[in-house]
Amino acid sequence: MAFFTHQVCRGLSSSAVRAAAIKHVTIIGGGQMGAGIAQVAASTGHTVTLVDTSDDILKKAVKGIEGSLKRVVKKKFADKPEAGEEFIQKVLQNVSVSTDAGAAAQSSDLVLEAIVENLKIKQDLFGRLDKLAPTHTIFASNTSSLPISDIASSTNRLDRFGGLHFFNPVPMMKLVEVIGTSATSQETFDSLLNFSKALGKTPVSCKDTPGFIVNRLLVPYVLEAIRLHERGHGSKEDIDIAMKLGAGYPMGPFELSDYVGLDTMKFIMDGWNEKDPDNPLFAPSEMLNKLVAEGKYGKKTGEGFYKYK
Ligand SMILES: CCCCCCCCCCCCCC(=O)CC(=O)SCCNC(=O)CCNC(=O)[C@H](O)C(C)(C)COP(=O)(O)OP(=O)(O)OC[C@H]1O[C@@H](n2cnc3c(N)ncnc32)[C@H](O)[C@@H]1OP(=O)(O)O
Ligand SMILES: NC(=O)C1=CN([C@@H]2O[C@H](COP(=O)(O)OP(=O)(O)OC[C@H]3O[C@@H](n4cnc5c(N)ncnc54)[C@H](O)[C@@H]3O)[C@@H](O)[C@H]2O)C=CC1
Repeated sequence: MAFFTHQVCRGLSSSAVRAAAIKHVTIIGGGQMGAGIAQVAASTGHTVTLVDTSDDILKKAVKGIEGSLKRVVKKKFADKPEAGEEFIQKVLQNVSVSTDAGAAAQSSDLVLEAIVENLKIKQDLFGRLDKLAPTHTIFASNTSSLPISDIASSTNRLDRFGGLHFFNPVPMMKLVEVIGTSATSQETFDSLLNFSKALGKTPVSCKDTPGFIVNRLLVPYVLEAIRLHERGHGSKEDIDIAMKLGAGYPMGPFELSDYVGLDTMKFIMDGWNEKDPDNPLFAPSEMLNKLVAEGKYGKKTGEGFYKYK
């Protein structure tokens, strides 16, 4: 069980104020997480370049940011709709889009990826950008489940590489897990902590251990729910109601799975199964595999465990 060795979290540093400030951010991946992070960074005065593989995806991402900003503004500027509209325009001006990650990285203090949960693809991306980004640029990953040190290994900037793990939906969730590997410098770690605070989030400090803090606890919980349902011991509806009304969670495990995305869930589960093949919790789930094979990824495709159309 070396994969799940217990380690202690790194403490918040008193030297945090000396770390270099992050002003311009390149975010790679304009899906639910990347778009959410771009929104929050732009809303807090950072300039952001959002990168994805096509103009259509980027158009959809910006539309999503605008929609989410409208929800934020409705509350924040309830009595001043004109000021709200002004705020939205100002935030959108802070966001530019590009399909050229290399060009975007050249003027960035931070390159943060939120692309597909696949180690090889993340390594390829950072390996390429390492040759193009300025020396001072910090690289970070929003991975849910992959070791940060494995992703960083494709670069020559191990001291300027860390994890910044946001939560979905990013505009609403207050937490950011800041992950330092054994090679991450204190200065880099402090910059990432300060950046999280500048976004208005509450950072917690984590070691590079499987699932960091939240997913180390959340993944077994969600998987147990799926196993319980697969054994025929509860309908997904009853399990969701039970966890909402009995444990006070805002969403039940099946609703949460659909919200996160079943494709991402499958990447996580397959990756952990590969690393810990004797653990029955991570054995393939027929139900999950079937839904993903049918393109039913959850809320983002209109169907997963539940239908959303
Ligand atoms: C199947 C096999 C599985 C294998 C692996 C297992 C994996 C296990 C899981 C881990 C996967 C990896 C994920 C990860 O790395 C980390 C995560 O992010 S985990 C997910 C964490 N998130 C949650 O737990 C979300 C829980 N839900 C909520 O907090 C609420 O339900 C939510 C805020 C989403 C919505 O609130 P709700 O009251 O239900 O609905 P409303 O629509 O009324 O919204 C309330 C309020 O919030 C505003 N709002 C909501 N979303 C947004 C948005 N995107 N932008 C702006 N504003 C938003 C909305 O406008 C409402 O405002 P009011 O003023 O109150 O009207
Ligand atoms: N969905 C969730 O609740 C959470 C996900 N994460 C992590 O964030 C990352 C992204 O997840 P989501 O936003 O949910 O995925 P998503 O599927 O919504 O978005 C991923 C985006 O990345 C783009 N992309 C893929 N490869 C790319 C490349 N090489 N270059 C540029 N863009 C590329 C895709 O076109 C897509 O728009 C994953 O690592 C995931 O584990 C972290 C926290 C929560």
